[in-house]
Amino acid sequence: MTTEFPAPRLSALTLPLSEVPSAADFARDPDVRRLLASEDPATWIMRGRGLVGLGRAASFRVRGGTRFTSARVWWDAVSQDAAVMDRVDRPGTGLVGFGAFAFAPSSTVESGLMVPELVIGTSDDAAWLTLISDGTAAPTPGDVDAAWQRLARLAPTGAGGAGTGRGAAAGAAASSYPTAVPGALDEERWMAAVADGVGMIRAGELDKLVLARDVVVDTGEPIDLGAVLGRLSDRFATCWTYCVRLGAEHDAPGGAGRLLGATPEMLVRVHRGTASARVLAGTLDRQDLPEGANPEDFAVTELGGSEKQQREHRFAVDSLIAGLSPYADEVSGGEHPFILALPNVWHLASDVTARLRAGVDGTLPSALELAEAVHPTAAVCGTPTETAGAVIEDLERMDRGLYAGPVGWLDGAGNGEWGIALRGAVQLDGHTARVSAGCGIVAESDPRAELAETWAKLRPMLESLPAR
Ligand SMILES: C=C(O[C@H]1C=CC=C(C(=O)O)[C@@H]1O)C(=O)O
Repeated sequence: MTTEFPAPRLSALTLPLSEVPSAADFARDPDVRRLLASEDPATWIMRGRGLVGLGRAASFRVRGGTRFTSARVWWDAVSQDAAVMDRVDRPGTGLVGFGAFAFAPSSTVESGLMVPELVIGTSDDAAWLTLISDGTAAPTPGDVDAAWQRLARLAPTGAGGAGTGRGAAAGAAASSYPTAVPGALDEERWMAAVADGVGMIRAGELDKLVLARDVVVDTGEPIDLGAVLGRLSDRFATCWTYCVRLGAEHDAPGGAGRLLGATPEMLVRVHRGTASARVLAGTLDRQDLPEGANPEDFAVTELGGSEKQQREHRFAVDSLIAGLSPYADEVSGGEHPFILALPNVWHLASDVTARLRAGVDGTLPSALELAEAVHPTAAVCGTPTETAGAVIEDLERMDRGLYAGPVGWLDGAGNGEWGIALRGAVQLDGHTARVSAGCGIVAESDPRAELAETWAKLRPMLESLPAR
């Protein structure tokens, strides 16, 4: 089912930031985290670089098994019809959309794309503004300036808060976190589901399964989105802080709500014909570090040295490579996982790169096409994929919605970055959020240890929400 169709006619103008007079203050410190106090931002941020979208020029929402294809058809039509003047010309300039896709084809939750009115982009060596308007009248530099003045709310530099000037509350994790009420399954029933999954794996029905659970948090006060995103992006510097709202402000259930979080896992990125991914599977909770032990040594021994964790990781890498290979001349990486240290956990990680091959029509696959091709990897589903998907539906007893689906951005040239929506939440209303986390299950998995691991993965989001 599709809403908000057909594709609108859009016009876009991208200018270097230096050419927008009213953005001069931002240009002195072009850290996109300073924009998080703006109303309803769409974000894709790592270390203060990335994309922030403000306002809304167009959106597309869809449900079901054809959600990716429908979104691609819509996006192709929008980008082909758009009148684009791009003075910067790099991934993330010109026409840009943000999007999120439900984990499962059976989900009743909407997937889709949204096109902001103003996109602010920064990379290590460039900064730009793109104004996107509905209609054929080409935006002028004066329109970009006016849109910045209307939409951007800039936190001052040097007012505290991890150097990004959003005030002390933004930088620090909340000292305590709000009460989390079990969602679909309480802890005992979820552990029983894990035990069932282990039984099926031991019986040879499948090799690996990722089982997730959800908790619902009522913060008791309005969620300050800018502060939450600020905490996430400051604390999880090596993760991508994402935020996207596809539908109306608070339209759950059935609507998508607002999806936000900080994911360490890159499903697939395409920049100018090269695809890359960061595959994660295998986890160690930092709270398990014995007193006096060296953290790096502990991670290397417990994670790197564990046959169980390595195998769990290998399934995820293999599934990514299998999904990517038909689109690539060459795929490299993934032979020697490394340890990724995050503030809450260590992960086994593999970076994979692919040189993309043109299809029969002579064009390279787009980031969204590849996201569809590789989703769901065994980092969030299992092996074999279809069996695991069916077992997940059976055992989890919940609709994952946007959790563990692709989230990210795309441009009109086929570039884009799609992370996996992990370590995040769906904001259900002004003060309530649904937070989900899951674990890879193999034959040796212990339900109680897996439950503890879900808490380690829930913590980043819970600690970033205001406590009652
Ligand atoms: C499914 C999640 O994590 C995945 C990513 C990294 C490590 C994982 C693990 O060790 O089980 C999971 O595969 C989650 O955070 O909800």
